[in-house]
Amino acid sequence: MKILSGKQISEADKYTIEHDGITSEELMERAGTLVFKQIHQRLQGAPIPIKIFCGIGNNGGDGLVIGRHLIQHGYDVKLYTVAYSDKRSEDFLKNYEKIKDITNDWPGLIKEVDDFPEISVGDFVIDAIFGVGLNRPIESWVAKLVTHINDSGAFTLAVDIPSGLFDDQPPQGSVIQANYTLTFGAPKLVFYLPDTMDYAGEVQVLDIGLNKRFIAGIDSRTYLIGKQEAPALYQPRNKNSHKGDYGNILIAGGSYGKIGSVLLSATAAMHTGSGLCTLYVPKCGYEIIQSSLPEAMVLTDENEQKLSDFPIDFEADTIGFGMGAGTENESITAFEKLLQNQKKPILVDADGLNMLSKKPELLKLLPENSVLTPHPGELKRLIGEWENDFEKLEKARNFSKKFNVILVIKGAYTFILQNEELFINTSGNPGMATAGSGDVLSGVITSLMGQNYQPVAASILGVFIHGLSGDLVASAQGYEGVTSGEMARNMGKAFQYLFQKEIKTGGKE
Ligand SMILES: NC(=O)C1=CN([C@@H]2O[C@H](COP(=O)(O)OP(=O)(O)OC[C@H]3O[C@@H](n4cnc5c(N)ncnc54)[C@H](O)[C@@H]3O)[C@@H](O)[C@H]2O)[C@@H](O)CC1
Ligand SMILES: Nc1ncnc2c1ncn2[C@@H]1O[C@H](COP(=O)(O)OP(=O)(O)O)[C@@H](O)[C@H]1O
Ligand SMILES: [K+]
Repeated sequence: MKILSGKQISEADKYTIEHDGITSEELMERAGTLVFKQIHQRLQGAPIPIKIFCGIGNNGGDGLVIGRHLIQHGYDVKLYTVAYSDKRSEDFLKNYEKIKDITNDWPGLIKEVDDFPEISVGDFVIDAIFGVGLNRPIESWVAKLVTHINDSGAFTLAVDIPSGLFDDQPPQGSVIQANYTLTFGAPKLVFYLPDTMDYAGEVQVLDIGLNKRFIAGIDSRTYLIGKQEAPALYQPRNKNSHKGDYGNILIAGGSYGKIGSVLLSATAAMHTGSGLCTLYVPKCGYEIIQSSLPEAMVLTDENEQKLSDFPIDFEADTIGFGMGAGTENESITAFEKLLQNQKKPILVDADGLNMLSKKPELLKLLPENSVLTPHPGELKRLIGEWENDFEKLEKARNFSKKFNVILVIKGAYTFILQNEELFINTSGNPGMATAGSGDVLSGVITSLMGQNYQPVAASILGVFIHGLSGDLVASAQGYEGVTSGEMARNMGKAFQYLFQKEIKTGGKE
């Protein structure tokens, strides 16, 4: 699904009104009704006090539509107008009039702090103060109202976007801390960035019937990857095939005390369908790997404890390098030797990335379309500090362009970035915040690259499947029970789940 900016959504809104024979009032009615239906489905008529805070623009208009339907269905609703100026949008006014027809209880007018209603922790708050029309930080008493709502501890549903959050820049003032966001037309980038994702809580996109052809034509290269998108990347296996068709990969890394990392990568690679998998490790890893993973082959370095050389005559389809390798000079020399002899894209993870940061001249040697999989700490070492997520994305994009590589920025939502394109993964869960989880991911992506997936497709599908495996393990054992070894061993099941409708993707889509 495309991620769109507020401006792009407004354009789609305008186009739909002009071409699809629908008025802006009808579109607002549709949007508000969809929100009402979601609430009604969950509350099932429960007598919970609902407090709706409506701004005076179209977001506020949505709030009035939602309120009207809730009142008509017998809910205990109190509407408030947050009158931050004397202007009112046209559709707000039309819906304000309609409230008169169904209740004598006019919306309460809030113009200053003294007008704030009490909000109990058991109330259900609907935030329809500002939508994507926000063009400056929320200030004065409206900012205090936002804090008042946040401090109440009441469950808060944001309409379209939590008030105070910009869709295309970091927040500056007060922002509604929502538990749930029902957003219109398309997801917005800020819902997935580490600095701002917590404001939105769980996000659901409502299809309000914006013109599909127009949306398809919008130039957005940012996509959300979920269960609709990922299966299309899968390459089915042929009946008429043999192990040579599914890649001969090399996983290189490990050091004394950290052989587990490459073992996890290789285990994941085998369960992702690799035809042949060889590990290249220091001598101390030999017995550990041979006895733990008999499916894999092992080549050993001369050095007992760390990599010091690289077997350049080994012909692998692709290489996954760096997990648990340490950053000793000898090991950097080994990496340099690899890079000088490798033309096809490789994957670099963990200490491989730290080696690139330690010796940046190696970056130029990376084969085109190689995949780098940093977590935020490794990314910082590669591209430098950033002030906010937007600056981070810009720096990462420049880095990807400069060195012709794909960046897989790991996190609660993992970002896969190549040039102007950005893919945001939605599978996975907090149980995956556990040692070795990243090693598993590097094995999965290396395996797919070895199976002839284009590096960017291998990264997108690999990250999604990796998260799916984490979701499968979590659904069986709870978040705390997730281990990376279990994730590696469940990769095959994750492929099966890719094509089943009821996949639970961490509830984040
Ligand atoms: N397809 C769509 O885009 C649809 C949009 N709708 C709703 O319309 C919303 C956008 O509505 P509007 O453009 O009227 O804007 P908002 O309702 O988000 O904001 C209202 C106005 O407040 C002013 N303002 C902005 N920042 C302020 C600040 N910090 N302090 C005081 N005033 C400020 C601006 O002049 C803005 O136009 C969407 O978020 C959505 O909820 C829906 O009604 C239906 C369809
Ligand atoms: N809260 C979370 N939700 C979803 N995925 C997560 C979460 N925390 C971590 N992950 C995933 O787990 C992996 C952790 O990788 P990394 O930090 O490299 O771990 P390690 O170095 O222990 O292998 C990444 O793929 C990341 O996306
Ligand atoms: K809002």
